Amino acid sequence: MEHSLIVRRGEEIVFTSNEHWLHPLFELEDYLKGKNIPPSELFVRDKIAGKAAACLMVRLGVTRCRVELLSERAIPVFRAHGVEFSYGELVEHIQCRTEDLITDAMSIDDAYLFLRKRAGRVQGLPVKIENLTVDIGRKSILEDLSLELGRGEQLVIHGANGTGKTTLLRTLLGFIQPVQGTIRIGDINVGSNEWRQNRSLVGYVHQENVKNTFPISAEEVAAIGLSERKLSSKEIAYRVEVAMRRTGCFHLARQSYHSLSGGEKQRISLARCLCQNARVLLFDEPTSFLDSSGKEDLLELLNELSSTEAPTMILVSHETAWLDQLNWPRKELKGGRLC
Ligand SMILES: Nc1ncnc2c1ncn2[C@@H]1O[C@H](COP(=O)(O)OP(=O)(O)OP(=O)(O)O)[C@@H](O)[C@H]1O
Repeated sequence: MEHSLIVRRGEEIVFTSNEHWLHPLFELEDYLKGKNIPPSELFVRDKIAGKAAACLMVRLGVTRCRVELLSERAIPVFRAHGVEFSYGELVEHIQCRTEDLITDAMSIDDAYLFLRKRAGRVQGLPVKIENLTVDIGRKSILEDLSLELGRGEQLVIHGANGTGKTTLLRTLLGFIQPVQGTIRIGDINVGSNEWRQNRSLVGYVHQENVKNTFPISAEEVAAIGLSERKLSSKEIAYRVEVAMRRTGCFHLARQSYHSLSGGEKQRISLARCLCQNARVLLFDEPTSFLDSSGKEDLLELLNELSSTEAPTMILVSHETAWLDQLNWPRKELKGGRLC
């Protein structure tokens, strides 16, 4: 078999790939997008497949396949989802760490999202903070703080008032210069020249307390992150509308931004981050002005974002009951460090 993946529809070869690991299956997913081909009409020949590849094939809707080197761990996945399969050689385990990381507790959708993150096929960028120390005036706020988040991971940071949560977010945005330590977003060092040219990679949904009377409409605020890009006015209008509809504030588009309530401004702030396609999203008390239905909408949107574009997200909040529903991993900021 000369290709790593060959896909037939009847007698016709419709797709081939020479990539390795799970990439051929992700390429197949891209190929099928926008094409009107029912995956059940496809016959997939894969060189090597383990549990991870089996989960991906199921997610793609593949119903028939042949695998030259098949891991025994793939078989229960195929059987549970009615995939007809044959193989050349069966082995107990293939040399792929990913296979060990797909647990039985994961649904196919969970496994799919996990594999997309591992393959770098999500919007989120990794965030790496090393030995960060930040002083404000003479006061030490963050001390030797380190944190690592993978692509598309989420984290809630909580802690008592004044422990430095906002300071940490503002340092991540490059607004505060640390005394010591580094922050990397993807391959870029925060504070570098390259960073200055790519600021829109990070979106900030902040506590809305700006008292400003500069005349500006809600839709103009939502479009702020697009100003440095060479986009047509049609493209800008489209992106703004999609983002404002997603955050439930499109009906406010033409209103003066400063006439809006705190909760409405928070929705617009989030729309601004979605418009700019931020790959890391920072939320500072995003529910502080939202009523109960606003909080529910935000929860739904964050869950949707986690399972679709999957930006990397860090959220600061005190809202315990709401955070319980959000169910993201948590760390406490205490004594200048995360624990
Ligand atoms: N511009 C500033 N000038 C002086 N002190 C500041 C400034 N900004 C923040 N601080 C101080 O730094 C400390 C950390 O503030 P920060 O706003 O980061 O805390 P926080 O954990 O976000 O608090 P909260 O939960 O109340 O929002 C506080 O003691 C605060 O008073």
